[in-house]
Amino acid sequence: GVRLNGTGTNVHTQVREMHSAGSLSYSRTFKIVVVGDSGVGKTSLTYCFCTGQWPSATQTTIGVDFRERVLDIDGEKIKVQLWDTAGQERFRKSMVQHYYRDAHAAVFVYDVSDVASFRSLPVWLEECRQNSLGPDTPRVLIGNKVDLLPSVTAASVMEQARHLAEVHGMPFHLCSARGGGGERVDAIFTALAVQLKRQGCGRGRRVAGSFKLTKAKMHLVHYYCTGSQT
Ligand SMILES: Nc1nc2c(ncn2[C@@H]2O[C@H](COP(=O)(O)OP(=O)(O)OP(=O)(O)O)[C@@H](O)[C@H]2O)c(=O)[nH]1
Repeated sequence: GVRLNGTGTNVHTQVREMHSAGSLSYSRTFKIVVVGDSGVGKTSLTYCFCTGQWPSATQTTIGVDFRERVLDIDGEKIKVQLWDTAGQERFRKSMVQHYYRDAHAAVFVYDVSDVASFRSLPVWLEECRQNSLGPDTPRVLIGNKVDLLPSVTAASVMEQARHLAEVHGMPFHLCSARGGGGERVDAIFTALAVQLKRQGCGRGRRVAGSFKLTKAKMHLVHYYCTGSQT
């Protein structure tokens, strides 16, 4: 097990990895949406957290994709479901409400080497707010691709990112979904799950996880979003 010192308090939470997640029962599901511009690394980060590996190659997300992992937090099995949403407008369209429905938390991602992806954050924050994921919802800001540092631009943007996170009352983390950054990525999402558990999220109402993306459904989603068959 991993001893995780949650949010800087002295509460020690026991987090254990559950193997063969598919056959295990779990008591609740946390739905976390991951948003940000196209190419910032949302797919890479969610893949990294859920599989413990780096994706060798990623493709632009069409519509929505989700990955999950079961964690044992203080003896309770919890399914952490990461909804990786398309950063490109043309692949989002009418899917938007589905991403956000019944979500417990939002993770905002920008690319530290791409100022434009940072400048887009207010738009993502606003989209979340309009879909009921406002200041009361646990939110996290991630500056991804720190392996591309150092760069002067990145440093000044980092200050602004810290400020933005503070204004919106969310933790700010730097990480990389490329080689060697796995523990950090793991810790960021695990800490968020621990926070959600502490807040008693996911009790009662079931997450609309019936929105299972089977392969057939993915084709349908692709068709809805692009108008073309895969
Ligand atoms: N150097 C570096 N490259 C990264 C990192 N994370 C992702 N990438 C690369 O950035 C590109 C885009 O990554 P994705 O994970 O597909 O980005 P995305 O945010 O899911 O993009 P959309 O699906 O279009 O919204 C890929 O070539 C990744 O290999 C990182 O931490 N460092």
